[in-house]
Amino acid sequence: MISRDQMLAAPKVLLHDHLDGGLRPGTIAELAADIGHTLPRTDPDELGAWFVESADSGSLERYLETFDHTVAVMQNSAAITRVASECVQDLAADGVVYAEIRYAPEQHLNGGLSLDQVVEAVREGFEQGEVLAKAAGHQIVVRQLLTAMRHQARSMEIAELAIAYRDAGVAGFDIAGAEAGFPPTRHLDAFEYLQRENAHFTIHAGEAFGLPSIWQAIQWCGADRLGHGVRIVDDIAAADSALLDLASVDLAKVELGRLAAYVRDRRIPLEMCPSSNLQTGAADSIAHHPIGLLTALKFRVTVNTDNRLMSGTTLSREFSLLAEAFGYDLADIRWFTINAMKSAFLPFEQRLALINTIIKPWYADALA
Ligand SMILES: O=c1[nH]cnc2c1ncn2[C@@H]1O[C@H](CO)[C@@H](O)[C@H]1O
Ligand SMILES: [Zn+2]
Repeated sequence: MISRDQMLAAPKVLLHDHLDGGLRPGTIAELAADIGHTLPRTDPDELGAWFVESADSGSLERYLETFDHTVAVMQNSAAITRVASECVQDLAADGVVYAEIRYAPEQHLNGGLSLDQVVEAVREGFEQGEVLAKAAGHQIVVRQLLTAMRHQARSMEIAELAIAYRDAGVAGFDIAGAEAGFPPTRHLDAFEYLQRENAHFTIHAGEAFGLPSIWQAIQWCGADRLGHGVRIVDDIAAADSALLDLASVDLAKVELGRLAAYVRDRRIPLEMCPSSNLQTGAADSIAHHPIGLLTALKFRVTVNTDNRLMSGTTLSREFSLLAEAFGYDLADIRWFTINAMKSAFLPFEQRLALINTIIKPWYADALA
């Protein structure tokens, strides 16, 4: 059993977390009051509960509607910088030592900001947050991922923005939003441009839609990682029974289809977000979440929060839920953490430094 304190202290790495899905409820209430935005609840506790309940809808489309309120209060530089700074401080307090935080710059232009100003505001907030976290005794490194909304048509522009800021805090690119009806190939020109620029990107795929979306993301678009990717289990024979009772499955006899085998062979990182998947209906319980089977089969699995506000969660909590459901111990948490650090869009020597100077020494100590 991992104690609560140990889970919190354990160095963790977060690759999939939305900036506009992680605001503090109290901050939303204050920022909304500043600009006269009407919220469904004004008391911060009630507001926090409202987000979790409303996101608990069983459909990705309805889950995404809750972002209207967070995005609405992030339309000026000061608000964006505050949210970004608090995000870093909250993650650092949860023991996260490296994080890639994503958001869609195109959704923050209603107050007259330019795309560049949005990225700059986030950058300032992240830098501020890193300094404040350090003063509170926590070391954390944070990078931005710029997301393009898959139902919109600005992906090329956002990809260019990611390249313009590649040496100024932006580590990569992503597409997000409703998946059904908006295949990643709609944005092929952006992905081809990024590949020509030797840049990194991930794609939300295999969350609300199945294998074709994952296949396109990898084989047409060239994604480095998969956002969620849970539906890869649809290409694994015996997955149904394995999800119901993992312990009774002979893993050596589980058969992978061509796509699942490719994903595992190529060590393509899966950014799994267990609690988020329960809310959107991509999985029906933590115990039946495909992460158990995929981990047992040694896919390159990472554990993430997706939207801490909408799921009322933290990375420590996600790990605790998994530890409870699958019996994971600290050595397993180390495995997930090193998987995530290896899969980060940070230059190789910086990834190695974090693994060798922070992650490995802490776990070696704790497991000794
Ligand atoms: O799990 C998810 N799947 C797809 N899109 C998402 C998810 N979580 C958040 N967003 C979308 O990404 C935008 C930028 O951060 C958010 O505004 C939300 O619309
Ligand atoms: Zn996401």
